[in-house]
Amino acid sequence: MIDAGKPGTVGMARIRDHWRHWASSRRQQASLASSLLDGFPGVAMLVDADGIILSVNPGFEHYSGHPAHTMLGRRVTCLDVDPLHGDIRRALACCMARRSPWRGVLLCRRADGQEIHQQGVFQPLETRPGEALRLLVTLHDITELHQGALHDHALLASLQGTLDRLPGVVFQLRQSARGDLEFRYFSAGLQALAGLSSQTVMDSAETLLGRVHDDDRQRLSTVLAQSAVSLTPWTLEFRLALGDDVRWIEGRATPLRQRDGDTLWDGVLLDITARKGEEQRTQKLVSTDMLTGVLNRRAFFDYGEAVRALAARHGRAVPLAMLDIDHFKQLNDTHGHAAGDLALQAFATTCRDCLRPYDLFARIGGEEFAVMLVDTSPEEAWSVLERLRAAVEAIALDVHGEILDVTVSLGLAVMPPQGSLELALSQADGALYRAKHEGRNRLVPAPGYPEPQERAR
Ligand SMILES: Nc1nc2c(ncn2[C@@H]2O[C@H](COP(=O)(O)OP(=O)(O)OP(=O)(O)O)[C@@H](O)[C@H]2O)c(=O)[nH]1
Repeated sequence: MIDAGKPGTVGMARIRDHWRHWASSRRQQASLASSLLDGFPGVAMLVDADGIILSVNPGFEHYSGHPAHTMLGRRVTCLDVDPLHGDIRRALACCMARRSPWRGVLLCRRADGQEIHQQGVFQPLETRPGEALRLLVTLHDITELHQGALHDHALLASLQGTLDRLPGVVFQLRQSARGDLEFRYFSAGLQALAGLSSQTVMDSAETLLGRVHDDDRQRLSTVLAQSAVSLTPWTLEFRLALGDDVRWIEGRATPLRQRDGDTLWDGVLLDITARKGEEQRTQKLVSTDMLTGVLNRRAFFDYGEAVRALAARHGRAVPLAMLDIDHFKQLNDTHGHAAGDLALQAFATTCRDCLRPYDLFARIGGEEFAVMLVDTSPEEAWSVLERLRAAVEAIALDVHGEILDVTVSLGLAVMPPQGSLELALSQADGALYRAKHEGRNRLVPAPGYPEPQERAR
C-alpha cells in the first residue's frame, strides 16, 4: 500500500502493487478494488475520516493531472476548485455525518488548473471493530456530458420560450387504439386561448374537448377518426364555448402512428375569431339587401338550394311564395322615392317578424319578395302567409303626417321532394299574377296546391 508517509518514493508499478495489496487484504473489498479501481476510468482514492488521501488507483495521475506521490497524505479537498468551501468538502462532510454513501456531481480542478465536472461517489468501507473508518472516493470526469446537458437544457429552455411566444398554441394529442384521447403537451398560450392551464388539459382532455361547441364536436371527432385511419393531416375550424364568449379556433395537426398502435398528432391551434368575424361581416354584406336588411336574390338561391337538397333527402315538400307590394309605383309616384323606400323597409320588417328565423325571406328585386317555409306543411304555410298578408295590411305608414296603407299579393306553390326551385318559383309567380288580377291583397295558390280546409269551405 502506498503510505502517506513516503511521498515521492514510489513509481506507478509500486502504486499498483500497493493498491492490489490493500485490496486483497480485505476480502469483501477485493473484487471491488480489482475490477473497479484498477481499470476505473477516473480517479479512485482511499481516504481516512479527515479526508487524507491514503492511496490512489493506477489511473490517478492520468485523470487528475497530479503525480500520485504528490497527493498521498494531502487532503482530498485539494482537488477541489475551492479547497475550503468546495463541493468535495461538502460531500465528505455529508458522507461522514450519515455514515452512508454520497453520490453527486462535483466541480473539481485538475493540476493544470482546468475546471472539470466529476461524478463523485464517497463510499464508507466496512471496518472491523477498532479499525479506523476509511472511505473509497471515486471521481469520474463528466465535463463533456455535463456541458452537453447544459447545452441541451439551454436549447430546451429557448425552444420552450419560442413555443410559448408563438402566436398560436402547439399541442401533442394521443389517441389510444381504444379511442381514448390524451393531450401529451400544450404550450403556455392555451391559457390565453381557452382560459385553461396546459397542466389541467394534460390531466384531463375533456376539460378542453368539453368546451368545443355542440355543433362542432361531431365534426372534430370525424376529422380525428379519418386522420387516424388515413394518416393524413387534418384541418378544422371550430368554436370553443367559453362562458358567454365564443371563440373561433383553427386546428391543424399531422398524425404519426406509434408502434403500440396509438396515434400521435403534433399540431397547432390558432385563434381566428377576428378573421371569422370579418368573414361573417363580409358574408352578411354580400348576402343582404342593403335597403331592407333581408336576404338578397343571390343568397335566396344559394340557401334555397341547400334547403331543397335537405328536404329532398328527407322526402319533404317545401312550400314557397312570391310576394309583390300592391300599387307600389303609385306610392312612389305620389309620395316620392323616399316614401317608397320607407314602405319597402316597413314591409320587409313586418314580413320577417311573421316568419321563423330559419324560414328564407328575400328581396328578389324591386318590390318583389320570395319566401321559403322550412319544415312547414302546405296547410301551415297557408295560414302563416295569410297572417303575414293581414300584418302587411295593418301597416300604417306615416309619411309627413299622412298615413299610407300597404298591401301585398302572394302566389303560393309547393316544391315537391325531388322538384326544382326555379320551377316552383315560376309556379308561385303564376299564382301571384292571378292574385293581382283577382283584385290584389290576397293569397292565391298555384294549380295543384293542397287546398286548405278553411278556403275549401
Ligand atoms: N322606392 C323604391 N321604389 C322601387 C325600388 N325598386 C323598385 N321600385 C319601384 O317599384 C315600382 C314597381 O311598380 P310596378 O312593377 O309597376 O308594380 P306596382 O305599381 O306595384 O303595381 P302592381 O304590382 O301591379 O300592384 C316601380 O315604380 C319601381 O320604380 C326601390 O328600391 N325603392
